[in-house]
Amino acid sequence: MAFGIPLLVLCSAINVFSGGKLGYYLIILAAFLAIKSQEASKTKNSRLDAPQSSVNSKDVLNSKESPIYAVDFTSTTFTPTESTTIPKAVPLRSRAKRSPKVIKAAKPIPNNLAEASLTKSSVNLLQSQVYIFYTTLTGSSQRVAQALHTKLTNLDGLANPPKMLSLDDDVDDLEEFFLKTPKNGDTKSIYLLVLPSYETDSPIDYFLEHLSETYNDFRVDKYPLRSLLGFAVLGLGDSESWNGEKFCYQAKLADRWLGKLGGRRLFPLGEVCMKFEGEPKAQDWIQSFATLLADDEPFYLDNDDDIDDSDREDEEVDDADTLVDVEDMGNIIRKSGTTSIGMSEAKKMVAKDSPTYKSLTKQGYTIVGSHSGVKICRWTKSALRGRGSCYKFAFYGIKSHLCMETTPSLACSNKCVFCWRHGTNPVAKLNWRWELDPPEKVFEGALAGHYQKIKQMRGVPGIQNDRFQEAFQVKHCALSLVGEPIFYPHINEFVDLLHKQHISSFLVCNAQHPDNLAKLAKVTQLYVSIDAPTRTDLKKVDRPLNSDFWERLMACLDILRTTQSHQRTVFRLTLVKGFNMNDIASYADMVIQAQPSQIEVKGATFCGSSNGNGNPLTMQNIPFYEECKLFVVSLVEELNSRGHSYEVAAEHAHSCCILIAHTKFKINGKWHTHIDYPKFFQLLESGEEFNDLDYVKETPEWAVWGSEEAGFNPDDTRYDRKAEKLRKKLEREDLSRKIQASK
Ligand SMILES: Cc1cc2nc3c(=O)[nH]c(=O)nc-3n(C[C@H](O)[C@H](O)[C@H](O)COP(=O)(O)O)c2cc1C
Ligand code: SF4
Repeated sequence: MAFGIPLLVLCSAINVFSGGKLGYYLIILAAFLAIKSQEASKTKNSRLDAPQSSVNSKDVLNSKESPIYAVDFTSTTFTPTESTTIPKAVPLRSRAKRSPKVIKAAKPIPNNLAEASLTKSSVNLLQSQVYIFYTTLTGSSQRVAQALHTKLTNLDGLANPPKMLSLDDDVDDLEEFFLKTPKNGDTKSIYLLVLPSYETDSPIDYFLEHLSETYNDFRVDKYPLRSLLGFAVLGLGDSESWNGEKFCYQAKLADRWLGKLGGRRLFPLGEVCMKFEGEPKAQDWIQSFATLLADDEPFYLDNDDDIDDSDREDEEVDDADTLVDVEDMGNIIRKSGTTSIGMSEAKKMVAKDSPTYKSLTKQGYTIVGSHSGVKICRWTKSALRGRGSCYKFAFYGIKSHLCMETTPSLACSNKCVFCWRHGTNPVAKLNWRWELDPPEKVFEGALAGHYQKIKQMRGVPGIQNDRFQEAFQVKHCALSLVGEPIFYPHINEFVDLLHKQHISSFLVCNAQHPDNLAKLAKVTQLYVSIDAPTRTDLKKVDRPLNSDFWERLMACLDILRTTQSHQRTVFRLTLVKGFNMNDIASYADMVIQAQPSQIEVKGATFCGSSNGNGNPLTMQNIPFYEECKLFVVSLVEELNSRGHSYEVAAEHAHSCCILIAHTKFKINGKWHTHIDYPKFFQLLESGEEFNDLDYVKETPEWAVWGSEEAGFNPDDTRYDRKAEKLRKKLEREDLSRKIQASK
């Protein structure tokens, strides 16, 4: 066995000189032998070091003077001492052969301890930096986290004020805390987590998924949390409705994952039923934890309760057989006698009884199946009353009362600052992890939901009967509501169902899923949201979940220029003052990289206050139309100066929206940004290849940039809400005066 390392050196030499695969394979073999040899000698040494008559834990605990072992509590290695016996590893069988697992880190805690022992911390917990993380849907975890924060802030002797962070809004990248750990000089960190449990899909699923992914990712350190001083979890739940294993099950999972990732449990998991015990019980846990922080009692370590046996088997069985993945977690947890709710159970993305469902339906969304949504936008209502369509009518000829706005995936991989759904929106980085509805169900459900909402409009004053009748034959579908449509695994089949009914498809994606984008079939218009021109700004605006978000965006731009160049492609820019309006040159770089057919520039709209929904925007961040105009003119100048032919083509001042188009859409001096929809379906059904110029139509004069109407269709009636309100107020006052006079 001892020849592993010399053989490694020899093989490296063979590889360098031969340049062939032989040396490569030999290196792997030699490395394997070298590791085995080291492990064998380590085990042998520890057996030799262990004293012949070892004291068992009962003796230790029963004896008057506890033999307390001075163990550096922050050390990442452990040398067995007199109380230690080495257990025989019991190999676990995993379900299937897996790819080899690479372990980079030393084991952080004494996994080879069979019996309990006492260890003395050589670190003062009061010198640490405490982080209190929480996530909440209905506010109780935030309240409890706040109480914990207040308690620790007022704790005598705590060297650093504790920091309280929402996992949803304050932690943009979970890796910053749960793969790396904060660097505060010599100060070590303590993580406290206040977590509710939700049987339905919630952001906690995403957090737990991150922990399990980190643990199972062979490319990264397996025990990243060993650099913490420790952690503790306080779970909130409802033991009446979710009793037994389900009670606080996600806090239990978090507690276990943090331990598996190398964290040291400082305090037992708290489980509080908010229905019966409520905040006083949470206060008890907080009080006890605060007492512990100030207490230098030794720590009792009993490794029997650690479920992480997968590490031990590495030493005994074939590497390829040992990787325990998320699906196996459920079994392991079952074996360990705690909760049986594994993470593999596919949940509904938006279950009927979930807060997300309530929040979405309250906002007027109809939830279709378990992951899709449909909503009538205000422009559809406006068009039904003859008061004008949205900017898509001005730019592309879409009549708003014939348009259905829907999404087959309410989840997405960003937490954009201008999205109102923070805290409740389902999120996922890459994989679809929910129950999946078939495309037919989504399609029929979306149409049914849309028509139901249209029908409900029948009594609204001002509805024009002809438009009302027409509205029951949807002609366009905007796949842009919220969430990320290309995340839905059956998006192509869904789009096909639309096209079969001659419903045009306007699909907006967030440029975070290049693989899905590359596979997307023909759509009528393909949008990519460009929310910022640089890596730093994009991180600020979109708060993406993927750490390689910028590379993903760049890959999407390349795909637009290459694989998807047959599509009619559009950049969608949402301008947010103070976030993304400055760097015109970088926007130009992106346009040049992707070469989109057109660029839609829209001023952000204000969607709620900054305090309630995690949305940091205020009215100060909403640009005026004049500022948007200035932006597009500068962008066009920049592109032209670099030899790229784009011009400002159309505008819809009413919704602060402007269209820049490639000059190929200016045919014989006339803009052709509108779409010939019958032609699109004719070409699609012909099976021939076609591109963005093959189904264009002339843009009406009233929509062209600089026209007097500034994009407002002269056939519609302008409706000035403020003027109308004032008129009604004056009418009321007049009536009241008349009544007074007649008395
Ligand atoms: C839809 C829904 C599902 C829930 N599922 C569970 C569950 O599986 N286990 C549990 O112990 N509590 C469950 N609860 C109770 C919540 O965890 C509990 O009310 C908690 O205090 C909510 O915390 P928050 O206000 O911070 O969101 C559920 C509550 C709701 C509304
Ligand atoms: S991409 Fe859309 S749905 Fe997703 S967070 Fe951003 S704005 Fe919201």
